[in-house]
Amino acid sequence: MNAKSIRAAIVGSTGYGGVELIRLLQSHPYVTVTSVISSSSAGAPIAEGFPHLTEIRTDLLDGLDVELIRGKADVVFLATPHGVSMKLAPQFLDAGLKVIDLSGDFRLKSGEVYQQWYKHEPADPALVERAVYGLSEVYGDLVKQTDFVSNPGCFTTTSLLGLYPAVKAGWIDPNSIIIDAKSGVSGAGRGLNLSAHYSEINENFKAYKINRHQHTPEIEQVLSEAAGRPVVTTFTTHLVPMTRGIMATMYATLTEKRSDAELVELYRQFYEGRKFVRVRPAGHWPATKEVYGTNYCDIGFSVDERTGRLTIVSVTDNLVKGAAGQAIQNLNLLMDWDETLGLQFTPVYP
Ligand SMILES: NC(=O)C1=CN([C@@H]2O[C@H](COP(=O)(O)OP(=O)(O)OC[C@H]3O[C@@H](n4cnc5c(N)ncnc54)[C@H](OP(=O)(O)O)[C@@H]3O)[C@@H](O)[C@H]2O)C=CC1
Ligand SMILES: CC(=O)N[C@@H](CCC(=O)OP(=O)(O)O)C(=O)O
Repeated sequence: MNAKSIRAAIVGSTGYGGVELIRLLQSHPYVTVTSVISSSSAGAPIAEGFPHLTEIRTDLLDGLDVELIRGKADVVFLATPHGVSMKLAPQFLDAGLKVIDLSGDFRLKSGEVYQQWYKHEPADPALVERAVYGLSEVYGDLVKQTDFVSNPGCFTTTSLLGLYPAVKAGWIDPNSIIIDAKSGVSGAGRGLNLSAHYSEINENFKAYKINRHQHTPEIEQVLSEAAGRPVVTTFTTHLVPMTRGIMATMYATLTEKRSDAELVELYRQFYEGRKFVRVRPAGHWPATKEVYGTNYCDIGFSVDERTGRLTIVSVTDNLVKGAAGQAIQNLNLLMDWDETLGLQFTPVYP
């Protein structure tokens, strides 16, 4: 290995996050995917289940064998469910690999809070402490110094990128924030479940996990750090009949009178030099299609002078900036490469 060449393994390769990692990493100049791993289909060609990968991958899926992977890879992406990642991450770290985990297992610093929201025993506290929370535009400097990244949730990324600068600057009352978020169905993963059935979601629009979504404490953890005091939020998620995309529409009370133009300026300064956050001009709000298939997060604002409230609209592609794309962005940061490597796509439109 040299600084411009790294071998990557992907665990959970037959899930949406894993398959998206395979797609995106094809365009990465310094990364070679040397192992795609499946706990359920080892020995089968990946193109058997995913014919769109026929030209890309002719090899067979590896089994979940840490010793085997240790000989083949330098970094491992865990695109595995919560509860699974907490068992795998220590094995790969002990084997000397860098680990980027896409699950919720290492995001919450309090085991008690994890237990409360995920209804599952928390991971080893020492490992949770060691993991760097990879919201790239906010904690990129910490990501550069670690070998273990905990990638943020998709709703969380979309919401936090839209809220963080205003909370940090004290321009909005953090305890007044309401987040109204919508996701495409791929956010629920590839596994079968009733709410993803065609006739359940087609021409339908539903709220779910109201006041109990597992991304609530993750959002609050980061906003509390930004505000310098405990913050609680109201966070509501909805499922919409589309495949990819998240929109978070957020409302908060301004601490003093501000204009749209001031907000745009604050956010442009905060994200200066960070190519994946695109702040819209005043009066322009983003749509999910405008980031489709890319690592962009697009943000727009509207100050309501009548109510003294600010509305923020933030959009991402849940599988890219919300998962695989941000994971690769974090690998770029961790390797001290340009953070945009392998991620320079124009959105698919229409
Ligand atoms: N979908 C999204 O938009 C986002 C997902 N995430 C998180 O990323 C992770 C992956 O999500 P996603 O790809 O959508 O999920 P999927 O359900 O689509 O895929 C998860 C994969 O994990 C593997 N897996 C399941 N159980 C085990 C196990 N016991 N041991 C090893 N591997 C196992 C399976 O692959 P195989 O059978 O081949 O081993 C499965 O295909 C999850 O933690 C999710 O919460 C985060 C942000 C956004
Ligand atoms: C549409 C849908 O069901 N989305 C999932 C979020 C998936 C995800 O990002 O999960 P973790 O961040 O917790 O790993 C949900 O709302 O639970």
